[in-house]
Amino acid sequence: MFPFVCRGIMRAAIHTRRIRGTLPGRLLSSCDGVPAGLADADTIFALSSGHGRCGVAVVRVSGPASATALRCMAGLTRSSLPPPRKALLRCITDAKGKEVLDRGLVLWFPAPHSFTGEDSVEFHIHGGTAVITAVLQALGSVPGMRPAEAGEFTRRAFQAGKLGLTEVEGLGDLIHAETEAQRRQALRQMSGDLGRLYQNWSHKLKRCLAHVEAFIDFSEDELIEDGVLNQVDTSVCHLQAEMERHLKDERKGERLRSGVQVVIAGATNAGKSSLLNTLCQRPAAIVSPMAGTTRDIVETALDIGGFPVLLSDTAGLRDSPDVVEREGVRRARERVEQADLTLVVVDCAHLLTDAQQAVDVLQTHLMCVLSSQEQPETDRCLLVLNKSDLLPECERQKLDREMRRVSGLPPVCLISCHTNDGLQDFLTVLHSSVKTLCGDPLSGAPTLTQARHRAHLQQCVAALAQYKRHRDTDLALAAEGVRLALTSLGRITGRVAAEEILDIIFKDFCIGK
Ligand SMILES: Nc1nc2c(ncn2[C@@H]2O[C@H](COP(=O)(O)OP(=O)(O)OP(=O)(O)O)[C@@H](O)[C@H]2O)c(=O)[nH]1
Ligand SMILES: [K+]
Ligand SMILES: [Mg+2]
Repeated sequence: MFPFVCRGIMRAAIHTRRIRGTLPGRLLSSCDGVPAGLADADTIFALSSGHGRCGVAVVRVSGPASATALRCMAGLTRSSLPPPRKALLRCITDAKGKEVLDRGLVLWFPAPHSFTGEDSVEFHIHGGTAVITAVLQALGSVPGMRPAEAGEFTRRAFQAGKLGLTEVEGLGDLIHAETEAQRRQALRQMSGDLGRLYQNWSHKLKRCLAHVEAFIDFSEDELIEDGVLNQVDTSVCHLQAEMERHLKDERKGERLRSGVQVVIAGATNAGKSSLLNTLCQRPAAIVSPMAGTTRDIVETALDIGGFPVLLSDTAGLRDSPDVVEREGVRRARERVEQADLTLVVVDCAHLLTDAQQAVDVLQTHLMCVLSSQEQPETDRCLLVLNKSDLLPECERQKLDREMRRVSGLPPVCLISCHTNDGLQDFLTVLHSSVKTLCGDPLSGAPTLTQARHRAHLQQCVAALAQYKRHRDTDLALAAEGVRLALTSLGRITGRVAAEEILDIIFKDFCIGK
């Protein structure tokens, strides 16, 4: 319920203000509007399927000349346009209808029921280079047609209001998704979950703003109920708390989107490069008995149970007179500093003492590696005891037993990169750590997935603090805080169009999308 004295007065108030062009005008221009930019008069076309030879290629057309192109190239008269969204097998010709280029499917999507909201056509043709080139050339010869730029189809869909900006980003992420969990997160964002969350906050903020504005204008005439501002206070407090909770996500969504940074570190010759090679199942890094073999960072991308991991092998940590090796060690420490998860590799031959001494040795290794971090995070690392094959069986079992019992250490895994002994258990532990770092993309509230979202949301929270700061001293400034908060939210969903943001987002798409 809008807590005004009389609904009639409220309507009158909004009406007079509309004429004065203040409240609703401001709201509409900054937060409510359809995304800026009108549909382009050009008709665009592009190969939308992947490049290179393939079974079927899809060429997409969007814009006012789509029907003309379809008629010319599929031998159709005006009355015989195919039924909407139904595939029709046709001979596909050049634009003059003289030479047959291929035989394939054509689909007609009349506006507004298409991806872009414009008249659109798809040609499903054979995926040979010559066929594709000929069809694209024929389309280029139809008046009013030009090749699409990267992301232009999606940009048109956005401009037609078919997708919000977070959905557009979700679509981009879906195209780039390499693992199962990334696909799930992207699909959820594309379906609008995240956008709806922000829209919902926007609606609540708009109500707050309307109330504050009305209070500023009409409270002196005693047309507004007492308590209107108190309600705004409560809403702002709730929203701020909700946003802060949403921001306190330990970057899980962003991490899942870009990959978990897992760094292998430890003393020289512990078998770090061997571990990298074992995990990626190819000789990516040089392995040798010479201490100080690795200097450069060796990176490889892995799919660990559906989660994306960027695994880095680093130089063994030791003091060295060699300048090149010292640079390698510096880089290794830098990587550990940035790591989401560190695998501290230790040669288990160093642990052949009693259990307490083994724990002490492990603590030393751990501290040596994690000293690179500003605040050493033992919960962000795993201890990997390598070369278990070199231990006599009874020693191996004893060490394994002892390590399962010790407390105060990160999870310990005993493995052999030579025999792969213990590898499955290690992978299970690694998977569980990576999963914790990324969270479950489908459960709970949707998570933000980009630094861009975070930055705008932080601005939004700061703007709400401005409301609180000025609430009792200067209501106009307080209202400005709510308005700024709305603008920041609008930047995330694309309701407030900032061309430079749009350019960056759409350039991430490929041509044809
Ligand atoms: N027996 C045995 N030897 C191993 C195992 N893993 C690695 N090695 C050997 O240990 C030596 C060092 O291995 P690397 O993988 O090069 O060790 P690293 O930690 O990358 O060494 P640096 O790059 O020099 O710091 C090589 O001779 C490997 O063959 C293992 O599980 N068992
Ligand atoms: K080595
Ligand atoms: Mg190495």
